[in-house]
Amino acid sequence: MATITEVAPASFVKLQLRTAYGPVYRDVSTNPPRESRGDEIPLIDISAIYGDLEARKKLAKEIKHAAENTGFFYIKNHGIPESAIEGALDASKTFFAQPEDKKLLVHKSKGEWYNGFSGKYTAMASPTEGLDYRESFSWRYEPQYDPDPKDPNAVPEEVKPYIRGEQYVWDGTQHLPTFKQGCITYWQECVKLARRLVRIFALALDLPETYFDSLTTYPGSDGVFNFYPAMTPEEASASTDVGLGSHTDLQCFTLLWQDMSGGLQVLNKDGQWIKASPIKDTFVVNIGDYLMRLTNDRMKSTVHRVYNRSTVDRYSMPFFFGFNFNEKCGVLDVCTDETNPAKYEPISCGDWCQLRFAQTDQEGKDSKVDAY
Ligand SMILES: O=C(O)CCC(=O)C(=O)O
Ligand SMILES: [Fe+2]
Repeated sequence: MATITEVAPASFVKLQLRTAYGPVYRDVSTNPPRESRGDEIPLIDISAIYGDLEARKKLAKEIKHAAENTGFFYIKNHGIPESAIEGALDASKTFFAQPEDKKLLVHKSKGEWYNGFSGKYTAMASPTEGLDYRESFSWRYEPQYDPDPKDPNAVPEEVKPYIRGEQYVWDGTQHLPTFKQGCITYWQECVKLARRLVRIFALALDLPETYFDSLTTYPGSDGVFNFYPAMTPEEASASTDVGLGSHTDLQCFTLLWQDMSGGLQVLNKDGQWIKASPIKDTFVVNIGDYLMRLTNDRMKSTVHRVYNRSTVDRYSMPFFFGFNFNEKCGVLDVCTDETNPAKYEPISCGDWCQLRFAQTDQEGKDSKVDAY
């Protein structure tokens, strides 16, 4: 009897992705990336977030639609002051312009929780795409900087082991006089906006607006600066690099500021890369794995990557937002019924992230580079 072997159609290639449970594969079209359409990555005016309840409910409908469709959308009138963005961008440019030995003062190997500097060609988000060309600097939640003031000495016992911020990132950047302030001011604005947005997500799920409030008192809130250095024209045409390989984000949602150089691409349902090209004065928002899990896959955490072989420097500043890392949450009741039972066990956002990091760390050790 003949054996039937499943093969992908000729115009598709297999892409390997890392997940908390090990590698998964997607068929990806070899067609060149195309511009996205407004029905795929909509531009949503979120000024209603600062308006009355009726306006917020209307906004929630728009966001729900985008979250359940591609899981990516742009936001405008977001309320993050231009000065906070400029301050962070200045901090980022100043940091990455330093000689390597200064950046190594805050290398991520100095900490426990993946804070600090990571150099180019030291990580590989997707094993199919090779080493990542980006450099990055990360910092995480510390109660003393929470814009909703917190007494650092009164952090609940169960939360303490899940605080991920580490002091060495500030100690090792003290010689840059406005660096820390640039990071923290931007981060605080992101935390404030994310706490408002999480209420819109509650409304989008037909829950009381404040439903998630108690889960975001010490939230997962990772600030990151990404830097994709310019290549010479020769390097750019010879390059086989990916800026940042294909991946999904881990927490509830990401607020991404990107400069105007371009390179962000999103994998749509048909396996086609579509460009999330920069739009001035907007952020890109995308759903992360944890929110997809809580909503029983109703909201979509979508694969994306940065692919730019550019002769100008590219900077981006993602902010990853999730629930308090200690709170164990299961699939929301509103997302299940008799014919659609919960697909996932309860887990905390902190443990969920750790699962992927532990997995990718191991893969990283096996392949002699850090995985993402
Ligand atoms: O640099 C970008 O535009 C995207 C970065 C990203 O996807 C990430 O850091 O997770
Ligand atoms: Fe990402």
